[in-house]
Amino acid sequence: QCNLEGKWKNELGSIMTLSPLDKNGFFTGTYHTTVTANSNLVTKESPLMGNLNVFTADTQQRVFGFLVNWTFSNSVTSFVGQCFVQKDGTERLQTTWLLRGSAATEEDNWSQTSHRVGTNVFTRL
Ligand SMILES: O=C(O)CCCC[C@@H]1SC[C@H]2[C@@H]1NC(=O)N2C(=O)OCc1ccccc1
Repeated sequence: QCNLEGKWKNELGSIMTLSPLDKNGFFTGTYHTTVTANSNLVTKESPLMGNLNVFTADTQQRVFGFLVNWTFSNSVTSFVGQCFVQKDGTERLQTTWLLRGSAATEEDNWSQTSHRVGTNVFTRL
């Protein structure tokens, strides 16, 4: 269990589809969100790439990270997380994300509007 491959959804209803992992734990995928910061943005699928930690012998506690490259805005979101298997066998991806938008100037670079942090939980679709 806790094989990352397949379809996942989070509490916002976004759908993430992850490819099989290669022997180094690398994977690709797509992220489909319906959440837009401004209404005139049409959300489309965005590509992602990620990597599972393959160096630990503990196959049930592996951590991972991935980066979503938003196709409809000049921004990226990195997710880091871990998969947990519940008592009833269901799997949950507990993640923390960091969103980076573009800043007009280096002075603006510190501004809260260009980066945000949060958490998301994903369950199998
Ligand atoms: O579906 C989920 O699970 C979570 C929601 C993810 C929505 C992402 S956040 C970046 C991009 C996408 N929607 C949107 O309006 N974006 C956008 O406008 O980015 C520009 C931006 C950058 C930084 C701060 C605000 C907006």
